[in-house]
Amino acid sequence: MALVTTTEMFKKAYEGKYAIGAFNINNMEIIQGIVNACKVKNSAVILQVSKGAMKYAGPRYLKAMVDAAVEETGLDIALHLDHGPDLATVKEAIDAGFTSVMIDGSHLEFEENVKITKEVVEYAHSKGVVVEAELGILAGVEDDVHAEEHVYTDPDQAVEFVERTGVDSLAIAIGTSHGAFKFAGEPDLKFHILEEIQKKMPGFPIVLHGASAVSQDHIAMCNEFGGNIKGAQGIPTDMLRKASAMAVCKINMDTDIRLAMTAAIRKAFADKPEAFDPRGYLGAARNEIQSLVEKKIEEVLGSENSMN
Ligand SMILES: O=C(CO)COP(=O)(O)O
Ligand SMILES: O=C[C@H](O)COP(=O)(O)O
Ligand SMILES: [Zn+2]
Ligand SMILES: [Zn+2]
Repeated sequence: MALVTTTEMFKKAYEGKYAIGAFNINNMEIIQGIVNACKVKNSAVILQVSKGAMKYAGPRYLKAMVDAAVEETGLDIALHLDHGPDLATVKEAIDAGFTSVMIDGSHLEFEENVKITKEVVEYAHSKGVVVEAELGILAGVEDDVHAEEHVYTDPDQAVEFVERTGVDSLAIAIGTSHGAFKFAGEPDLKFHILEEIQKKMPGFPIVLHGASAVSQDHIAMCNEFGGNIKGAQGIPTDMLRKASAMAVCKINMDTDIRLAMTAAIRKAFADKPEAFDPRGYLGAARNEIQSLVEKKIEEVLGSENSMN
């Protein structure tokens, strides 16, 4: 049993009109909550690690736990670097045993983005690792970069970018954004851009970042037990399901995991103020993450039984 790349996963997902969930991991309970859900649903999954997560937990600790998850579950799991900022970080992830990396040159000029992506593709492919890149800019905060406005992906540029870089999948901007505050008014995604890209590059896997749905139940639960989160809004579930039936093969979710975990821990503290065993509240968080991911597989991804 070993980690896999996303090549086969994406091929099956494209043909089967579903998407694979890519969930950010930072510790053991998050990993276990996610893979327990995938085991129940018999679903392949991508576990992804940001530069911040590498710094927090250490890539080797995370890799070792993900290896254990593969052994325990027998599932197809890819370990992916999320928003790799440069070749050095990509190399660090590949050296640690990641099977997939993202190079995020979306904030660079087009030619610079092509250049850095090509370099990463060359290095990663020589190690048997697949590469995701990004074209277009998501509004909002992303690590230390902040963008006021969406810069939607241009479909013709997307074709040129993929041809020139040899990248394996592409993240595009159609109106999603990172974090819990995605829309001030009505949610709006530019599906015509996705459609056009799909028409121009049939069979090529597209990635959707910033795709958390931001459960109002979890927001309410956080706020009921001492939190203060106002005006949070995510991507409606039906829009995500629509995208996953199109060329979108990978849907990134982190905020939803954070909210589930925080809601469960806040409730556990409030329910038992006398308790101080971390297994109590971290166990509650793990269970909440598991239910969340099971629901995602059913309602958003459609990846149930993708292991068959
Ligand atoms: O895109 C993401 C990670 O790369 C996560 O997006 P969310 O903030 O919507 O969960
Ligand atoms: O896109 C970013 C992910 O949500 C990861 O966030 P992070 O960089 O705070 O770990
Ligand atoms: Zn980006
Ligand atoms: Zn992202």
